[in-house]
Amino acid sequence: MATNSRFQKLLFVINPISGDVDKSDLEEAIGDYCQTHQLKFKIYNTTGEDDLAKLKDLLASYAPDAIFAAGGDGTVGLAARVVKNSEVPLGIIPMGSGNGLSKDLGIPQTFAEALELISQHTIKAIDTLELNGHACFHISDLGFNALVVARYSQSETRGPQTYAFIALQEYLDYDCHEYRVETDQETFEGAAFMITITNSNAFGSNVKINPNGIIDDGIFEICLIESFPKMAAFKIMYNLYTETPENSEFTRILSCKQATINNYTDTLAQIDGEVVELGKKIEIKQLPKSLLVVVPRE
Ligand SMILES: Nc1ncnc2c1ncn2[C@@H]1O[C@H](COP(=O)(O)OP(=O)(O)OP(=O)(O)O)[C@@H](O)[C@H]1O
Repeated sequence: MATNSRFQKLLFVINPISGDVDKSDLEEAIGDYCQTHQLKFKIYNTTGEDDLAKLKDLLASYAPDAIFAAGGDGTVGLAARVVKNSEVPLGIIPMGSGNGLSKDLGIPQTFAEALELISQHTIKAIDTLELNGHACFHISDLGFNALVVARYSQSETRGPQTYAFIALQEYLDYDCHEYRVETDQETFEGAAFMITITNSNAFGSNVKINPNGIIDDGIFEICLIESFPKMAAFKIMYNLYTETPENSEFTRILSCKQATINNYTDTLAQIDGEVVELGKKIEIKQLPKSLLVVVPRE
């Protein structure tokens, strides 16, 4: 289902540190846009402390027609948690290092074009996930990538080069962990390099881990990269970049509506770029059409 609507009152959530992107002109540009289009607006700058509770209060007291998040996937996830299961749609102004959800939703990656969605858009209801009660709006994973994200989040530098450098360092002596994945359709048990849980298609890096995923079909995917010989890494990466993960003998995609993952030796996970300890048993629940998003008209 998709609908159109005209916004009159907006709340912008800006993350001043996301993606190492200079945002000094952002507030002025938003002000100019809203003045030109005769829109009321408020800006909330995130601090990294207690933002969720403060934004929930603002949603109730200011009652915007939509919230636009200017930041990376973490900021988008924050704003999404504020409006999930409500009638208020979420817009995205991509300003992080990866911007994965915005890319999967077809949102323009330039500031000016993304802002234009305020006037020209469609509103779409998408499915979201919960992992042991933690909301996930784009991609979560266990195993190798979660470890890299954990190290990246502690790094003093940011950006794709830092991420790639950490990934290479960790890859050289990474040992796969053992998992049991039970879905409403099938079971996998064994060692995996990483397990990705998503409704969407691609990481912010454009690696298409789940090329056939549909974000509003009531089904999500568990993408397994099983334990593989180190020499197979380039072939797996090639298959992921060329949207043919099914051509690798080490990758497998389980489509389902519900799943439980027993995580025997590894408790680290990343959810939309944030590092979370989920424990040894992870219950994954899908919430169909639980988030309204502002997307380009087809
Ligand atoms: N004012 C602030 N100072 C320091 N940290 C902040 C501030 N505001 C938000 N944060 C932190 O920023 C993180 C979210 O960043 P976000 O994911 O939006 O950007 P990114 O990591 O650069 O981009 P991407 O997720 O696309 O790689 C959260 O961990 C949050 O706590």
